[in-house]
This record gives sequence, structure tokens and C-alpha cells, in this order.
Amino acid sequence: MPEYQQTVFKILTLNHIASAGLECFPRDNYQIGENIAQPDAILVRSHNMLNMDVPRTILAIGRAGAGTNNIPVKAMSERGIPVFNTPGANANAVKELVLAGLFLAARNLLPALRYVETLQGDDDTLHTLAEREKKRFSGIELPGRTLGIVGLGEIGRLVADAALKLGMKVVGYDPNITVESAWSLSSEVKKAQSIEALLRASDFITVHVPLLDATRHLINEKSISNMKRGAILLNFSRNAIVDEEAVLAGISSGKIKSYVCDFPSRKLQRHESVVTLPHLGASTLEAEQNCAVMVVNQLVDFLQNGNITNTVNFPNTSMERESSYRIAVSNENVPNIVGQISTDLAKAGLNIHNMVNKSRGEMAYTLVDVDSPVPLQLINKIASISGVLSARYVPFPTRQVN
Ligand SMILES: NC(=O)c1ccc[n+]([C@@H]2O[C@H](COP(=O)([O-])OP(=O)(O)OC[C@H]3O[C@@H](n4cnc5c(N)ncnc54)[C@H](O)[C@@H]3O)[C@@H](O)[C@H]2O)c1
Ligand SMILES: O=C(O)CC[C@@H](O)C(=O)O
Repeated sequence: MPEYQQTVFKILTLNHIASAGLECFPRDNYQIGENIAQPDAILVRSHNMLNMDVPRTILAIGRAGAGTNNIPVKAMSERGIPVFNTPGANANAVKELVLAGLFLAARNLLPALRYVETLQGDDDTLHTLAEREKKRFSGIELPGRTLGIVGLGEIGRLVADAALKLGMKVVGYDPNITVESAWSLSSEVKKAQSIEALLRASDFITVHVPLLDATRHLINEKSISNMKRGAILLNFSRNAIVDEEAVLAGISSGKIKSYVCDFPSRKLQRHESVVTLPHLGASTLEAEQNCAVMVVNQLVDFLQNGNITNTVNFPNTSMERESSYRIAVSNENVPNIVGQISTDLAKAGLNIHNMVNKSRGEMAYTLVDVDSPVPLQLINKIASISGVLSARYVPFPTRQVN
């Protein structure tokens, strides 16, 4: 019979994670810190993990946020490691900053502020100069203007709703919109048949898509040529979604009036028609707490029960705990893996109590509850099945010690 003992899970943090989230780890079973060796899981925000030697010991990565382009997701999938994120947990924070961006751009607030900061002299002089020069910063109002939203996910749909409430017309483009997003969208949001159609129709354009190969430089020289003259572009997604050189050329030619984004660069910094913020979209007390709490709860449920909720590479898979003896298997989505697992369990004389198998693209995930303890050799045997990426024993409430 294998030995079990109460053990701790070790969590390596690569960024500051809100304490409201860290407090969700059951105190006695978790060791958390930025210098943890041989971690069981990693918690991260924007830290770039792409060139990191990710420890072989980890079972999961938790991203307290939406974007996972800073994480080597493909390499983790090949190791059978789920990458969790927190859909929607910071969407309101981003929406509010996008609204701020719309107002900043529509009313030329940054150039106006910069101008006031240059003024010298007494109060009368400042007053005279302000009144004389304010025509340079005259803006436009939002009602009746068209906002084009590229990407109608968690953030895009909140932005759509808020813009409609401000009296704007909204046109959206999202070829992969989820059923849930589609249901939640107001019927007043007009569907663009293509990104070009959206760009042609919009006075303001805001992008809310993940950074993927397919979305890199989605806004480029060619797409900018479709914009209305004097369009205002907002990017609170990722810098590489917009071709910065093309935007600067668009500003020079007058095609783009101004660019508001969350990603500073040398070329954008101090440009009179550009507003750059220091990646502030998710930086609110509420969003940081929401993301941390959500990701920690998901990680705990995975580490202790093998359940998967909200990853970018695995299917959501959960099963009520009716047995103390659970096996969690990550595998390639190919035929006969479940058959081989069942055969191995039967040969070992283990009765299956309950089982779930889900797939998503090339990945699949299986939870099997059995009626009696599982020997470590059997876990190793399952792990060696061709197509199995990882196999883990998840007994409750303890876990096996090798
Ligand atoms: N600035 C910040 O601090 C901040 C905060 C949160 C998220 N983000 C960024 O915003 C992105 C979106 O966040 P979200 O929570 O709305 O994600 P989400 O996954 O809920 O929504 C993304 C949407 O983009 C759509 N999409 C994908 N490719 C597209 C394409 N080529 N054209 C049009 N639509 C496309 C998807 O179908 C999906 O509906 C994140 O991936 C992240 O990069 C930035
Ligand atoms: O953690 C952050 O501050 C940024 C998060 C944001 O870019 C996201 O993708 O959720």
C-alpha cells in the first residue's frame, strides 16, 4: 500500500498578487513566495515567462488576468500543464480606462494639459493666454459618433454597452464571438461583416482581441487606409496588435487624428498626437482583487481536486468528489486513451466509481474516481501510455509522497 502524508503545495509568484487572492489559499497547505524552489504552481501577471526555464515540478500556471501571451502556452500544453486565466475579472477596469481614453482624445485633453504646464507669468497672464489659445484644443462630442469595436469578448462587450449609453453608435467585428457574448450584446450593436467595413464606418476604433499570430499587426498600413480621415484609434489590448510605424505614418498623413494606448515605446513617448499609459488597464483595486481571488480559487480546485475551470489550453472539466481516490490525466485528443486507462485500472483490480473525459482542440483531460487507493506504480503506468502528457494522483484530503 502506498504511503500518504499531509503535504504542502508550493506556489511561486512572479509578480505581486493581491493579498485578497493569496488569502484564499488554505493556510496550512500552501507555501507561497517569490523565491520558492521546486514549485507545484506558478502565479503570474505580466511577467514575461517566454524565455524562462519553467521548473519541471509545476502542475499548473495561474495568470491573474486575461492575456496569456507572456506565457509559453504551447510548451505547457505539450507537458500537459494547464494555463489558467481570469476571464472578465478585470474587464470593467479596462472598460473604464477605454472610456477615459475616448474622452481624452475627443477633448484633446493631453495637449491641453501639456499647454497649460508650459504657461509662465502671473494669474492674469495665464488667464489671458488660456482664453486666447483654447481654440487650439476645441474637441468633439461623442453622441452620434460611431465607435468600432474589434473583439466583442469580456471587455469589448462592456465597452459596447457603455458607448451606447453615451449616445454613440456602435459597430462590432468578432468572427469568433461566443454564444454568451452574442446573447449579452445589445441589438443596437451593428455587426460589421469585415474589419475593413468596421474601419470604414468608425470615427473611433478600439481593439479588444488577444495577441495571437493571427492578430499581430491586425491594425496595419493596409487596414489604416480603410479608416475615415481623422479617426481616433485606441489600443488597450497589446502593443503588437497595432503596427506602431503604420500608426505614426497614419498620424503624419492626417488619416489618424490620435492614438491612445496602454503600451509606451520610445517612438510614441511625447508624440503630440499620442497618449500612452503604463499598462494601466487592469490596475484598479477591484480588478487586482477579482483576478487574484478568481485565479487562486481555480488553482486550489485544480491542485486539490484536479478540476479545471478557465484555462486557455484545456477543456473545463469538473467532477463532484464522491471518492477519496482520484486520478487526473492530461492527454492528446486521440482515440483509445480512456480505453487504455480503464484497462490498466481493471488489471490493477480498481473499480471506477465515476469518470469524466473532455476535449478541446488537440487536448483532452480525464478525471477518474476509483473506490480504493491507487498504487504509485499504476499512476506511472498510466503516465507512460502513448499520448498521455501527464498523470497525477489526487487523493483527498492527502496526496501521495513519492
Ligand atoms: N490593458 C490591460 O491592462 C488589459 C487588461 C485585460 C485584457 N487586456 C487585453 O485585452 C484582450 C482581450 O481581453 P478580454 O477579456 O476581452 O478577452 P476575451 O477573450 O473575453 O475577448 C477577446 C475577443 O476577441 C475575439 N477575437 C479574437 N481574434 C479576433 C480577430 N481577429 N478579430 C476580431 N475579434 C477577435 C475573440 O473571439 C473574443 O471574443 C486580452 O487578451 C489582453 O491582451 C489588456
Ligand atoms: O496584470 C496586469 O496588470 C495586466 C493584465 C492585463 O494585461 C490582462 O491581460 O489581463
